[in-house]
Amino acid sequence: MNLIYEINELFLELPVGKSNEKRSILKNINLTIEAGKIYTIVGASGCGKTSLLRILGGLTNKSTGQVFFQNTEVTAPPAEVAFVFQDYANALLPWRTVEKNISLPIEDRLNPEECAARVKEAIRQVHLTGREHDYPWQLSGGMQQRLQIARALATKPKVLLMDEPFAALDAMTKASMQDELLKLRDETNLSIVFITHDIEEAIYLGDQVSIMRGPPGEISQSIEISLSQHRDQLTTRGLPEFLEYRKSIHESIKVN
Ligand SMILES: Nc1ncnc2c1ncn2[C@@H]1O[C@H](COP(=O)(O)OP(=O)(O)OP(=O)(O)O)[C@@H](O)[C@H]1O
Repeated sequence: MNLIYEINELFLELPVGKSNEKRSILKNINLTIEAGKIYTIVGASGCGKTSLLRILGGLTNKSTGQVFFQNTEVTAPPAEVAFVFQDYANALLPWRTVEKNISLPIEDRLNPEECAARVKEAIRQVHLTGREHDYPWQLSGGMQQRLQIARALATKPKVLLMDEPFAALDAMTKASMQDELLKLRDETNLSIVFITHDIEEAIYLGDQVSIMRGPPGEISQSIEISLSQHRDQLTTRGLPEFLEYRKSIHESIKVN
């Protein structure tokens, strides 16, 4: 087993307003993340999903507990971890072209040839070839989200932390983005932590679905998804096992 993250007894408290009073945000989170697997997290609004993702990405400091990324305690954003946010329009720079948005995180640390090769590869991976010189506002919503993913991929991450990345997309674009993400994982062996409100999306993409309840946020249940690695929008979603997962996750969330 190639362990990427290990999270033990994680707690988070954050200040209420400007006072010294603290609010409990996350409570006793335990989670392990292996290479090449997709971990989806579902839970009600405000239960702490984004807060957990921010701790994994080193953007928020935990209060107590342990968060290890490749055996090193996370105290700052690890270089091999990249975020993809729901709000692609705000995440992209409108004055930079597709290729210049993708080169942004790597242009200062790679020589121009290496940088150009990485950009080209990332554009190929997300099927934006031919749109290199467009600006983000000249792309469709799905293309803009693929651009954000390409920018993350150009850094050659081991982990993608994705916060409701497809929530703003129409149903057909969302389905094709889900399939592209599965292909990308197969191609790159990335680990992906994926937050969603969509239970079917969580099952379709996930090797493991974690259900959060709160506040304070805690993982009430983690379910291994033993569907075949090869997933298909029509057949997988119609399988009796898929419908059984959907029913039991719905029921768990209701009980929460
Ligand atoms: N910087 C902060 N300071 C204080 N409290 C915060 C801060 N960031 C988030 N919180 C609180 O943490 C709790 C969990 O928020 P979080 O955004 O993690 O939930 P979420 O499950 O991702 O919600 P949603 O599904 O609506 O995006 C909320 O009560 C929120 O007000």
